[in-house]
Amino acid sequence: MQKSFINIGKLYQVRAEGTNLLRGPIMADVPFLENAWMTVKDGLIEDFGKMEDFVPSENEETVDVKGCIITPTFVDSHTHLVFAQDRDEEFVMKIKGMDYQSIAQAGGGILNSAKKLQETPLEILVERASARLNEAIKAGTGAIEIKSGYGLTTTAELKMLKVIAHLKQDFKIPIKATFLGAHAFPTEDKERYMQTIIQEMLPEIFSNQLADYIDCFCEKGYYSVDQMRTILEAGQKFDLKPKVHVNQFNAIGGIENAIEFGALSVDHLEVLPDEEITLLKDSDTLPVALPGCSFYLNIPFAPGRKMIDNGLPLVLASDFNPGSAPSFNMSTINSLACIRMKLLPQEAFNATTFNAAFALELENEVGSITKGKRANFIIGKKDKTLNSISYNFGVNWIDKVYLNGEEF
Ligand SMILES: N=CN[C@@H](CCC(=O)O)C(=O)O
Ligand SMILES: [Zn+2]
Repeated sequence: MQKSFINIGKLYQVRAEGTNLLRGPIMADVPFLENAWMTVKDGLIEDFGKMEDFVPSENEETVDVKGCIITPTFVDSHTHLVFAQDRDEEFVMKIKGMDYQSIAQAGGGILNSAKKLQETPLEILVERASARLNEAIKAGTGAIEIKSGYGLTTTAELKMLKVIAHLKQDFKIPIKATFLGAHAFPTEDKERYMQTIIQEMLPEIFSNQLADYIDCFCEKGYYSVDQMRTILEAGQKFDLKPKVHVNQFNAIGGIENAIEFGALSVDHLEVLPDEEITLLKDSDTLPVALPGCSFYLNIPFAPGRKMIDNGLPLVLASDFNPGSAPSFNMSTINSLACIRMKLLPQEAFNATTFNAAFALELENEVGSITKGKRANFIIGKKDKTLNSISYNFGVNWIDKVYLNGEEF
């Protein structure tokens, strides 16, 4: 079934098939067609052009968008969307002056989420995660990565990955699953837990094809560089490419080592020395910044402006999780990147759509208005522009979300 969207005020992020990742200054450009049409067929973008050249096909449905903008949906390449419960009590502790590390030491943090998740049945987790994903899609997300890491036992980590497998079946957007057993140590006996990851979790995950990537929280008080290397080496044996948490609070060498392991991305980067910017520039590993986490924890923002000025292909994601970034709203991520990292709205938009698709190896499927890509797009409310996405922080600019050519 063919459908044409006509009278599109501006059709944003129009790119030719095979366009490369955007690095440095070209991130400031979001190509668009003014007064445009777009045709979708069998869930894919079939064609587009200027209204003056529009020729309706027989029997096709037309949707008049009356001058509103159309953009591709966002790609959220880093989330922890599966969890048992919010941690809003920690929000209050934080307001009263406690920081992330002291909240964790007081029984909050990742271990708190793990305890709750271990006690929660799979069906309930599916129900809660589905409700969140539903809202995230309504807020414009059309492809997503979801991590495990709140299980921290073999049973609970597998349960989390099975929840993600259910979401993959139930939702019509691309979803990538990342195994994050190495998120925290659930016991004093660190060596024993590492062996559980390597000898129990990974073989089981591999034989049931439950993960696309492997992750590790490389940070003082969590996983050392050596421990991360051991985990990534084990992941390699099961064909799991790394996407890792590094440089959130300290630069301890995670980036260099992740690059050596061919990591697809290094995520967080709030603390990023110049030498590590150079290392990233000379690598194929993508830098992913998470401004929602910086805002919520009141910690430094990753130097996004500097990364782009140094020619890096910046990606931005939500880091949606109950402890350090309780928002999946990718428009808010655009606002924070502009206001706090000094990105232009076009740069933030490219970092949450076109470049973000590469951070999930989905660049042939989503992230732009390109013939043959999925027809996952957003129709803006009247008079909204690309700038509105970042400028109107906290305001919903979205009228409708379409997935595979159908209204969501
Ligand atoms: N930094 C590590 N992991 C998460 C936070 C997890 C939590 O606090 O529950 C993050 O990416 O920010
Ligand atoms: Zn994270």
